[in-house]
Amino acid sequence: MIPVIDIAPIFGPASPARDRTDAAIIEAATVHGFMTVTGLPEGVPLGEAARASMMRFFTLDRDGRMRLARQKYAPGNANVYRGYFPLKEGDPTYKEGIDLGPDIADPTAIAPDDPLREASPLPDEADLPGWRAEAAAYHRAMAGVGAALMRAIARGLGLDEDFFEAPFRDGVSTLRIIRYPARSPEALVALAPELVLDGEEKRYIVGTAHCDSGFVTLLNQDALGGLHARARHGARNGDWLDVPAREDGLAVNFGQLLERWTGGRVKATEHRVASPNRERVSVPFFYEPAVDAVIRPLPVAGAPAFEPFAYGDHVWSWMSKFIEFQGLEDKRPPKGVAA
Ligand SMILES: O=C(O)CCC(=O)C(=O)O
Ligand SMILES: [Fe+2]
Repeated sequence: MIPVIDIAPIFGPASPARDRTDAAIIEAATVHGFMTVTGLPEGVPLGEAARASMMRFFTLDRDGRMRLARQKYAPGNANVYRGYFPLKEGDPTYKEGIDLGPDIADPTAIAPDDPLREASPLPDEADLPGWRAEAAAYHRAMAGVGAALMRAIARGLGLDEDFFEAPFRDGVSTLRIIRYPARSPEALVALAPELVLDGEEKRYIVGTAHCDSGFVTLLNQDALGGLHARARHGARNGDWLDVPAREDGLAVNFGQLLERWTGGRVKATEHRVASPNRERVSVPFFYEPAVDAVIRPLPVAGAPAFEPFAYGDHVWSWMSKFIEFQGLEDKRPPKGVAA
């Protein structure tokens, strides 16, 4: 079972309840690799209302979306990392979406010399009135939840709670807005996507198994559910576990960066998406440090040694494994770590 943790205490001062919550988060990170969190502060956008607001993006017509597409899909566009990615017919992962960086909430986050810090292309205000402000507010709210989790993880690992503060200053967190449309009956036959049974219901794999690259991912999942996490312990080790949808919370998984940073103590968990052949939407937020944050072994007893690396180099090389980013490898040479 994926643990459900009421994290309200981590938004408050030190207390026994906060200590217990920190411990529960670390247990989720090290044992289960996944958790659902509830108890978010008033004002954090959640559930259907938050999804509906972000999904207004898909009311743009195809031209409107393609104007925001990454250069890979629209060669005249300057953006290579942020922006829209269209559906890819014939691919097992059947989704379209847009990636938005921290500049939507803070325009000073842009840096012209690094594609990881390029400007996020945004729809014209007249085409989607109020949407930019809603997306900025969503990015800010999730960054706040990510920061609270980051401090809880630091405490739970036996570090100073401010330990990750500096690397996350100028973080490049990504808000992704995803839509998995239903496939046509012909496409279902032609592609024969992997089928799983959820009770009586047939579901197709529309998002293939992967781990996320960042620190933690905060996900507003469609009420249809369908997120599966690979169990890593117990009688069901290796099986796919359902991550039930919660309108009052967020699904949280731990990413490859946190796995590397903790020398493998925290494990990035594999997950996939199974959907009935109906439209499914999802809004993940990838909480990420600064591009030039240097990741070194943690100052805790028994932390395994590894070669320090810069987050930007990590994410760029990891990213090229994902279908929506392939072909970009040479757009950003590794920058390395100053001696
Ligand atoms: O659609 C979902 O619920 C999961 C999406 C996901 O895993 C991702 O974008 O990394
Ligand atoms: Fe993911």
